[in-house]
Amino acid sequence: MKKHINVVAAVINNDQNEILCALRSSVMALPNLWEFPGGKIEEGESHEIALVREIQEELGVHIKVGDKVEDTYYEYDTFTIQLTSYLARITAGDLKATEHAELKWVTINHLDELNWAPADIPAVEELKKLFEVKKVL
Ligand SMILES: Nc1nc2c([nH]c(=O)n2[C@H]2C[C@H](O)[C@@H](COP(=O)(O)OP(=O)(O)OP(=O)(O)O)O2)c(=O)[nH]1
Repeated sequence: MKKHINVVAAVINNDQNEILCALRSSVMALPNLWEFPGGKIEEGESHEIALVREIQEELGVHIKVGDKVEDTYYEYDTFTIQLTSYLARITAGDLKATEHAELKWVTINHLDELNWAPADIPAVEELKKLFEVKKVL
């Protein structure tokens, strides 16, 4: 049976209506694909605690976690994933890519141009809908 992982991801947005997108490096699993930064939930952690911890580790900033964007199950060749994404805002610190190859602020209408990890596609689609309905991002 394939290994299953539970992952949380942050859709970090800013005052310029942009979303922070992160490029997985060539040495990471799913290399050279774009994702929303985050990582695996550890034993006993809530989604919020896990996400705050992962973003601090990966990007060196503190975030405030907001509404859920999407909850997606996806089967990769070698593992399965439950990926839950949340809106988030940076509340402290300076962004630094400690693990990713690149970080980029992207407006909603340009999200489609990135080569996303397959499990992230439903979140990207949901964001486009959210943006049209609420005009919040
Ligand atoms: N962080 C993140 N991972 C994603 C996304 N979409 C997606 O398929 N994944 C996959 C890639 C990885 O196989 C897995 C997350 O692993 P990771 O390596 O980022 O998490 P981690 O920091 O907890 O890992 P570890 O090196 O500590 O074991 O989920 C996404 O949007 N964000």
